[in-house]
Amino acid sequence: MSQPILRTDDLTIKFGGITAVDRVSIHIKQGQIFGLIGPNGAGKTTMFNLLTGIYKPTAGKIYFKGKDITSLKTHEIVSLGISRTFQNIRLLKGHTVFQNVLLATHHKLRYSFVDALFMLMKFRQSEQQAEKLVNDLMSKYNLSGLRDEIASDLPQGLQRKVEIVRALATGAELIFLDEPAAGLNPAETAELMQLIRQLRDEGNTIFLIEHDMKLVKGICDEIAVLHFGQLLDQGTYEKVTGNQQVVQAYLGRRYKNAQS
Ligand SMILES: Nc1ncnc2c1ncn2[C@@H]1O[C@H](COP(=O)(O)OP(=O)(O)OP(=O)(O)O)[C@@H](O)[C@H]1O
Repeated sequence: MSQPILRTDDLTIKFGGITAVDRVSIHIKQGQIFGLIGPNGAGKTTMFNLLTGIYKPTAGKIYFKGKDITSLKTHEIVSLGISRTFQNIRLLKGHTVFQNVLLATHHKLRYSFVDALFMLMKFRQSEQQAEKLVNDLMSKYNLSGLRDEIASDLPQGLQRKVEIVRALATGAELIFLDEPAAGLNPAETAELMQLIRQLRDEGNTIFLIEHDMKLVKGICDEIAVLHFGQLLDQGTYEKVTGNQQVVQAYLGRRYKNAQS
């Protein structure tokens, strides 16, 4: 088996008396769409917050391409090639689609404050490169026609897409999506599934949290199930949904809905 792009070893975080993530060891292969499921409060978003450096674990390790990233800061993790979207869409209000995506490139720009102050050549070149990258991404993902629209005025499905393209603009190859289908109608969800498959086919790795089991069944290569912070199972949809513990803890009605 190829080396996992992301691996956690006994990852744990405690908040006072609550162990929100409890000795979780998962591995995600390069080029997979990997789903994280589980009941409300199971620790899914906390996992993302640990993996992106927002929280520091109480114990355990995180490896990205074999490198220990456990104690890195968020901006260091982003610069290695990991980016995310949030449960509630976080676009800059009052700013255009172009401006929102451009913002994500700023950690890559190579100029100092003094360069910027005097509009030196280096500064102008970096800005031009960033603008080209954003224009190319918008064209690739069919957002060019919306370039100058106010992003937060767009329908939910398009706002999600802008957020995902913004995550790509950081140069990420591993993208975390926290409940990407939340608030989307069925047509928007179908488009989202297509986009996520496209990202995978282009060589990216996707790690997503989702309650929509039709989406999970439709696109995930592998799934991990969390329950009270603990990993109940990891494997294919068929394997995980055949696990009685998983069915009792979480799936029940959701599983039946995904079959229909
Ligand atoms: N900063 C924090 N301080 C204290 N407790 C926290 C903190 N962050 C998360 N928790 C607790 O950790 C547990 C897991 O929460 P988390 O938001 O990760 O669950 P989740 O699986 O993402 O749920 P949902 O599906 O509802 O989004 C909850 O009991 C939550 O209250």
